[in-house]
Order: sequence, then structure tokens, then C-alpha cells
Amino acid sequence: MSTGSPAREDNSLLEAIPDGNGPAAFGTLGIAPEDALLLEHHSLTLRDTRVVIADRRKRSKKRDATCCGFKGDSGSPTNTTIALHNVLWARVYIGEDNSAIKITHAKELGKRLVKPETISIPIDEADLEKADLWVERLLEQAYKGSQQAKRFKVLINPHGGPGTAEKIYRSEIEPIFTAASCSVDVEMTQYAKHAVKIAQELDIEAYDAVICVSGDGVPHEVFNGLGKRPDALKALNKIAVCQLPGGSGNGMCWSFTGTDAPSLAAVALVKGKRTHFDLVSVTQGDERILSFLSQSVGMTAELDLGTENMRWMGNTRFTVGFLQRVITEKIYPAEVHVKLAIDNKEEIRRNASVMHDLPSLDHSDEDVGLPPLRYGSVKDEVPEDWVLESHPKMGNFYCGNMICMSKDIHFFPAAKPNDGHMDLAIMDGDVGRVKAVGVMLGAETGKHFDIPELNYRKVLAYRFTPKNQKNGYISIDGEKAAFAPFQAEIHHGLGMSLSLRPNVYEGPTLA
Ligand SMILES: Nc1ncnc2c1ncn2[C@@H]1O[C@H](COP(=O)(O)OP(=O)(O)OP(=O)(O)O)[C@@H](O)[C@H]1O
Repeated sequence: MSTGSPAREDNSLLEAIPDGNGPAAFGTLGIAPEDALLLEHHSLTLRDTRVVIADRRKRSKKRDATCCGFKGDSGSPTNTTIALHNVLWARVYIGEDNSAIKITHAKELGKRLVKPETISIPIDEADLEKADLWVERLLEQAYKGSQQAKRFKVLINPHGGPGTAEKIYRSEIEPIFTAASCSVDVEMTQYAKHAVKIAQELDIEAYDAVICVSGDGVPHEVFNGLGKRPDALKALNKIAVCQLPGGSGNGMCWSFTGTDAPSLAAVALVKGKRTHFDLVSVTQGDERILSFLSQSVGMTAELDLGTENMRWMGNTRFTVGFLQRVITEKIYPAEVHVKLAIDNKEEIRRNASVMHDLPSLDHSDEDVGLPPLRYGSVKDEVPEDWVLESHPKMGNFYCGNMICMSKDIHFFPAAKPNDGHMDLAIMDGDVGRVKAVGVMLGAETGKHFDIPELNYRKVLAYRFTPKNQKNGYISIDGEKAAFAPFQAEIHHGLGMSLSLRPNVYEGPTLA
């Protein structure tokens, strides 16, 4: 993910403004009057994706290098440029002896680390009113299309991944939330499925988003908790469910923010725009489970669930687990009934940049539970127009809703947050080790999509029935399900999250 450039020096604007400049100078540069603020010693301008702070004083021979957070060298005053994406907050400070505009931004300290830093620009009393207006304008532009000062319910799984979620939160995430004036209510999950209860009982008017500092297991629980409420439809629409990296998979965080660097992902959520995304109902026995990420059987499910003993490795456990399994070329025979949407790769590629209209879901104030199942449950007859497929040599059954499943695994490059389709990828187990490794490596860039042995389709629903096996792994969002037939169907735009761009996941795409 690009966070835009951090604060940096930029002489271009300063060069362009004549000495003794006035508002007219900005006009000649194509800067709207409301985007510019001329102070006695500084000019502040909003330009496309950045804010430029220039020292207007005549070039002095020597200036304090740290004055107001600006660098200066003798004889050449410099500008400071901050990407609007990195502007976390701004305000007018009024002190007894001095007043200032304070701009807090995410300052880049390394490729994977930003920390809040505040720049102060002194202002005279006479400029207070116009400074207020400009600060308001800056915040509007820095949060374009996104809500300012979001209210977060933060859930931390102390056992997620290598067990460092709380430490990561306190050191890298919380400072960003605080600097961005977000209100946070932090709760540690105390036991497995605790997040289901928390979401079920959540005061949905008190928060804008639930932020899970965890793996993908906690957001799975939050969606299911919201889905159990009598007002499920409204709750799923009102509360954006998001993930920040505190586990080993972090597929949701990667898909929506394009990174698993905690502070960068935190900035992405602070700036995130509300985005509807598709959820899936999975029925198995008498149960109905909401799935937001994936369902898998075979190789992928074994990686998710059969590598628990390697949890200490963090994300590496998936690669090691894959290499161990690919050698055996194991098969998992199954029957799959499919309700197809798009059944060939060419059309999927052509369709990749098409925007899909959201259906009008009823989010009224009345208590409305989950939408009814369009195709019935796994216990009903399979609808007549579903295609029956026999897969006696299935090696991997993988159905996904998001582009990225974990670091460098962009398994579903055709996935969109709300296209109303699931992406179904099936591959036989006897395609050979070279092909299997090719798919794994290709998933880093999405190139595996074109490997002919990978059967990749868009579907609306399916039923999976294992054949000739007593035991095995079925993974739903990385959580273990019973090894028994299950059925899945998509709900277009039922869920809500925060994303950097509308209806696009971050990562390599087909378009
Ligand atoms: N305090 C707790 N004690 C025990 N289990 C917990 C606790 N809090 C949450 N859990 C459980 O931990 C499981 C895994 O959580 P999570 O997904 O956050 O981490 P992870 O396993 O590292 O990530 P991933 O699922 O992406 O591999 C969830 O099923 C959740 O119910």
C-alpha cells in the first residue's frame, strides 16, 4: 500500500510565489482561495493530495534548523509537504502567549512504521478566524469520503498468532488512533467465542467500527455475533468490522489495507471509507454460519487447521505446511453442486473492472434478522439448475470472498468487495508437484489465475459433499467445521468494513 509521501521538503511552491506575495499569487498557481492560508511568516496550501507549508520570510542567512518542525539551511528556506493521507488531525491552539495551527501527521520512520508527529505553525490573533476555516478545510480534504474521529470498539485477542497482539496495539496502533482523535474502547477477548457474545450485546449506536486486533478468527466471531441479533440486518450495516494484524493469517487486513504493518494499517482504517461487502451463509447440519473470508477443503484447509503445532512460526507455518503436503500429492474426493455466475476465465477478466450496483437491503429501524436463504439449506433438495460435478481427485477446494488470504497469498485476484459473487477455485491433487508449487508461487502476484489446471469460477452458491473419507478438515474463515456436507450462498453487500478505495481490494488485480 502506498501511504503517500510523508513530510518532506519541497521548494517548488516557494519558488513560484513572488516575494511580498498576496492571495493573488495563489490564484496564478491555480490554488482556490479556500485552499490557501497566508500568515505573516508562513503560507499553507492544499494541493491535490498534499498540504504544503512554506516559510514566507525573506531568505535569512541563518535560521533555527528545528523551528516549527521545519528544516532550514542558510540562505534557502524550505517547504514541508505532507501527504493528505498521512494527516491525522489538525486544530487551532490558543495559548496565553502564543497561538498556533497544529497539524498531526503519520511520520514515516521506516518502511513498515509510522508514528504521529505534530507540526506547529505560529499564528497571530488577527488570523484566528481564517485559521479555523482553513483547518476545517484541511480536515475535510484529509478525510474526503471518510468519517472523522471514528468511534472504535477494539477487541484484542491475546492469543492471536504468536501472542503479541496487545503489545502491537499499544506500541503501534493506539498512538495512531489517539492522534487521529478516534475514541477507543478496548476489550481483551477472554476465551474462544467471546467476540460472538460481545458483538451480540454491542451497543451499535455507540460505535462506528469494531476493530479486531487478531487473526481472522475474531472478525469471523464478530460477524456471527452481529448475525445472531434480532436486528442483524441493521447491525451488520451499521458497524464496520475491520481487522488489524494480531494473528498469523490477517487476510482481511491485507485485503482492505494492503499491508500487515500495524501502524500503516491503522492509518488506513482511520482514513477508511465505509464499504459494503459480501458475506456468505454456510449451512451445515442445523447450523447457519456467516463466512466473510473463505471456505476450504483439502490442501488449504489442512494448512489452516493442520499446522496448529507450528503456530510459533507465525505466517511461515503456511509455507512450511504447504511444502510438507505437496510432496504427498494427497487427494480428497468430493461432489460439488454449483450455482454458476461466470464460468470462464476470459469473462471473469473482462468483468473485473465492472462496478456492480448494490441491491437495496432493508436497513430500517425495525428489527430484521439475517436475510432468508435463497436456495434453502444443506438439508434441502439441491435446486434443479445447479450443476453437479464429480471430483474424484480433488486436491484443493478453495472458495473466497477477499483477494488476499494471508501475506503474499492473493489467491482470489478477481474478488471484489461487493460484486455479489464468490470466487471458487478447484484443483486436482494429481496435477504434479511443479504445477502445485506454481500455483502457490503465482498466488503472490495473482498470476496463478491463468494456470489451466486451476478451475476458477464466479458462483452464487454451491454444496460440497465429501466422498469416501471419514475424517478431514473443513475450514470456514480458518475455523474448523465438522467434516460433513455443507452449502454456501452469497449475500450481496450484507457486511460493512472500511476500505481505502470504493469496491476495490488492495493487491494485484486482473484488470
Ligand atoms: N482469550 C482467549 N483464549 C483462548 N482463545 C481465544 C481467546 N480469544 C480469542 N480466542 C480464540 O482464538 C482463535 C484464533 O484467533 P485469531 O484468528 O485471532 O488468531 P490466529 O489463530 O493467530 O489467526 P488466524 O486464524 O488468522 O490464523 C479464535 O477462534 C478465538 O475464538
